[in-house]
Amino acid sequence: MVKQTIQIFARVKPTARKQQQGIYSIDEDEKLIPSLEIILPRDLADGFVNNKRESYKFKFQRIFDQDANQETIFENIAKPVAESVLAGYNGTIFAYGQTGSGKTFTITGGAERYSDRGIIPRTLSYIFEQLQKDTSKIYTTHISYLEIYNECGYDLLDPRHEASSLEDLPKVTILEDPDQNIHLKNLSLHQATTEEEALNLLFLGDTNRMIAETPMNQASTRSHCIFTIHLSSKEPGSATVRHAKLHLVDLAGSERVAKTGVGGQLLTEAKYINLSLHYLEQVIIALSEKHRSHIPYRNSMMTSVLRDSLGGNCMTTMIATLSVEKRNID
Ligand SMILES: Nc1ncnc2c1ncn2[C@@H]1O[C@H](COP(=O)(O)OP(=O)(O)OP(=O)(O)O)[C@@H](O)[C@H]1O
Repeated sequence: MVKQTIQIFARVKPTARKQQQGIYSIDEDEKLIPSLEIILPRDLADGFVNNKRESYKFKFQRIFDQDANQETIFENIAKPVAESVLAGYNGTIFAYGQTGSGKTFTITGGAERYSDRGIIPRTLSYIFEQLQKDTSKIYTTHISYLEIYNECGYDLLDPRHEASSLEDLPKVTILEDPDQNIHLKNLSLHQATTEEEALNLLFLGDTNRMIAETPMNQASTRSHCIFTIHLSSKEPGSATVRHAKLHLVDLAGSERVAKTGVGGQLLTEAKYINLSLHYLEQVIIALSEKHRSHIPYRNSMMTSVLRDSLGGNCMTTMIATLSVEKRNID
């Protein structure tokens, strides 16, 4: 099989049966490319009348239905990317979907049960396990955690975070060297020598993310968060250091602001989100088309930050999270 550098998966969030009845179906056997069909009845009970198409089909590499657990998601989606990072290639995993569809659950996990831990803790565990096994190289691991809110970057691991609000922190900015390599000013890198140290950094970043939130400013749904594992490896006695990065990205809610009554701050945020998701989409489309020489990375902060970790030799994986309920149908 040809190695695919961009893979799109779907994950359907568990929903009460009566909420979702007749809304979607999964066809696993369409020439080995599964598709998910969303059905829009002409007349829905809640007053929503559909005058257009009744069926929308979306194709995915693989579709994980409601019963897929966190272990299955890690094994099938994240582990191959982690393996490629261990082999020295950059990789990126995104969770994309509307608010409440399970992005954070998929990327970070749920707090209630150990078995609910998501892609980040499982990937850290796997990577540190592999590093311990491989005695042929000397490995160094660093962690960074970036939040992008209204096209501005903030360091979730900045020690001043606890005392300040998001807006008071120094902004993370992008610098480009003459070789067009990207550097991030004001984004701290923290060495982690064990899985536990790395998990503590994740916890610290998530806590800082919540501190910055108020009921009026529920930033988590309206910002993008990029947790990055930076891996350097060196053979003993060699001066050559090999670097690889794995970005685990929890995107802002993808809902469009078509609804009336949205204004002010909310509208500003929504415009930024829509725009940055639009630019990300453009980059992903450009990368998936063969023979495209120009990839429009420069349009947004996120695509600039991820420029060296999308396409080419890098594994890029997107998980579309779906909450299949009648009220989400549009
Ligand atoms: N696959 C799943 N299994 C069990 N519970 C889930 C699953 N996916 C999501 N949930 C639960 O649904 C709720 C919403 O999920 P989550 O916070 O991950 O959504 P989100 O897409 O990240 O939303 P936001 O954009 O607001 O951050 C949470 O309480 C979460 O625990």
